[in-house]
This record gives sequence, structure tokens and C-alpha cells, in this order.
Amino acid sequence: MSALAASLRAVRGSFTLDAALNVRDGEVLALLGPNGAGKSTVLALLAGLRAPELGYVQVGDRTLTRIRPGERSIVVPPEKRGIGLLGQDPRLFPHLDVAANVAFGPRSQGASAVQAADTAREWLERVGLADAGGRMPAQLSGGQQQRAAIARALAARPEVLLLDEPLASLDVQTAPAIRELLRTTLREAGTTAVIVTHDVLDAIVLAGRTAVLESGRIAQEGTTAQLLSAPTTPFTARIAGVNLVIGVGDRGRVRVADVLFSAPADATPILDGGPSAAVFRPSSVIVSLTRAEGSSVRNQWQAVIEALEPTESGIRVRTGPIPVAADVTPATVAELSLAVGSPVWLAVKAAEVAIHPTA
Ligand SMILES: Nc1ncnc2c1ncn2[C@@H]1O[C@H](COP(=O)(O)OP(=O)(O)OP(=O)(O)O)[C@@H](O)[C@H]1O
Repeated sequence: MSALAASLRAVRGSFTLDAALNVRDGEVLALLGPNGAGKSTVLALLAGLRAPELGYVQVGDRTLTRIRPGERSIVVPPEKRGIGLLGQDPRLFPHLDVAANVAFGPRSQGASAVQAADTAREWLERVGLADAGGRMPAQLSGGQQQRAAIARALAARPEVLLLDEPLASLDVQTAPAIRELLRTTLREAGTTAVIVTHDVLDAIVLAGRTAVLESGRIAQEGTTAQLLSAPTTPFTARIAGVNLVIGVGDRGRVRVADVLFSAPADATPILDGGPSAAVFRPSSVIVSLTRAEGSSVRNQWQAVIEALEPTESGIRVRTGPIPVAADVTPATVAELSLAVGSPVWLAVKAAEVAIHPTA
């Protein structure tokens, strides 16, 4: 078990990754980000499957990767890094039974056959597969295979475990149990881990800290709770289920194009001209065809409907050019004849808006 520190610069065609990560000993860091943000690239660089153009990967006091101009490069090969990888697919060795799959790590680290078999038995018990050791991987369900893959990954006692969308290929009935299994086993093993995920629930359940990667850069980082309560990028806001519009501070308000977003007077102070964000819930946005009169609604602007999406409780109206979502009832959609391309007025009460400075 060791802390992980990395600083990575890598270029792929027109894409540049430029990110630094620090994960404390025993900590789980979630790496969230939209498609193409560079998450897989980060994992490949940490795992030693690729070398960066510049940077380093350090686990505890071992340097696994170091590329510096004018210096001899260090890239320890993947199998010698002490880093485990658990992917979306279990990728068990198909010709070995489940127990032998789990025993593989300890065995290749020099444990005797008996010791390795004992370790495998313990791990299979922990992941709820005590009776499956003699079966072949193909005889297990997808969820059972992923349990076996977790056991195999952790039985090898990696110093750092990298998890790449570990629940993505599981059905919705199976995923919660495996998520919970990962939570308890990672905690018990005290494994330093980085989990790449699209699912904010994974970050909430599994990770103490979350970093958001956007366009190859860390756009926001903090405890998962902080991140969700004060998102500072549109992506984080979207996963947190809130609207986040970015503009500049303008006498205590946030100016986005020609719209001023006001928050209650006691809101977080923001700098005039400084990058700032206004955050509010889709359910706080009122959609109408005309401008609402009255002083209680300060934040009003004209928008165009870009999409109508069904949600569990109604319809989510996505609008532009300022990207804002509004949750309305199907009755509202019918009454106002809302359709893609319809011009509308949107309003949100100042009391429903939070504003804060952004990076
Ligand atoms: N072989 C390649 N040549 C050129 N560009 C590449 C190559 N592979 C990936 N890229 C680019 O690198 C960027 C990062 O890709 P990466 O797979 O790391 O993103 P990601 O965040 O893991 O995405 P996803 O969530 O879709 O898996 C993307 O913009 C992609 O287009």
C-alpha cells in the first residue's frame, strides 16, 4: 500500500493530456469526465502501458515512470509496477478454473501452491464465491465473473489498483451488489486506488475524493461531496443534476452573455470581472412563453428549446444558447406546445440560485 503521485503530459494527435494526480495511501480517487477527456489515457500511463512525453509516476518511494529532457527515461514494465488493473470486462484466464485465476497473482509473486490456494480460498469467500473455485469462468454469470476478477485483482495485493469502469458491463440488478463489494473490499484491503467512471454513484460510494478530467486537464478536484455541492464546470454540474452557467462577476452577480444571474444577498462573494458560476436546479427553472412580470423573479432570459427528454418524474427541457435544463410536467409541455426549436422565456428566483467563483 502506498501513495501514488503522477504528473503526466501526453500527446495523441490533436489531443494533449496535461494532468497531475496525488492519491494518498489507502485513498480511493474517482476520475470522472466526459467521453474523450483522457481518462483511459491516464490509466494507460499509470499502468505503464504507455509512456508519457513528459512526467513521472511515483508509487511510495518507487519511481515507475520518469521522462525528463536530457535524462535517461525510466518506464518500469506493467508486470513489474505493482499496479493492478480491473477493467469493465473480467478477462479471467478462460483455461484456468476460478480458484487458479485468483491464485495466479500470489503464485507469480512466489507463494507456494498451498499458500496461493489458501489466499484464493479466502478471497473467493470474501467476494461471495466460496463454492465456485472449481468452476471454469465460462460457467459463471457476468456478475460472478466480475466478483472473481475483483478477488483476483486484490489477491495479488497490488500497491495501487486501477479500476476502469468496473461496473459498466453489469446489468442494473447486479451493479449495486458489486459496487458495495468493491467498497468493502477496497476499504478492508486499504488499497490505494483510482477508479475511472461515468457514474457519479461510483464516485459517491467508492471514492473519498473525485477529480474531474475535461479535455485532458483536471478541471475540478475535491471531496466528492464538495464537488457535487459546488460544481464549477458544466460537466460536474450535469452529473450533480444541477444547472451551472459560467460567466464573469458583475457587482455581486454573474453575467452570462447579456443575462445577469442574481443570488441572495448573503451569497459567496465573487470578484468583479472574475470567472464565476451560477448554480440552480432544473426544477427551479420556470418555463413560459412570455416574460413574467413582477419583481420576485429577477433572473429571466430568452432561450430556445434544444431537446425534450423524459425523466422519472416528468420532462427535462434542455435549452440554449445558455445551456440550461428545466424540469416541467408533461401538462406544461402540452399547454405551452413546447417543441424543439420553440422560443421560450426562462426564469429562476434569486433565492434558488447559488453563485461562486470558479478556477
Ligand atoms: N490512437 C489515437 N490517436 C489519436 N488520438 C487518440 C488516440 N486514442 C485516443 N485519442 C484521443 O485522445 C483523447 C483521449 O482519449 P481517452 O480514451 O483517454 O478518453 P476517455 O476519457 O477515456 O474517453 P471514454 O470515456 O470515451 O473512454 C480523445 O480525444 C481521443 O480522440
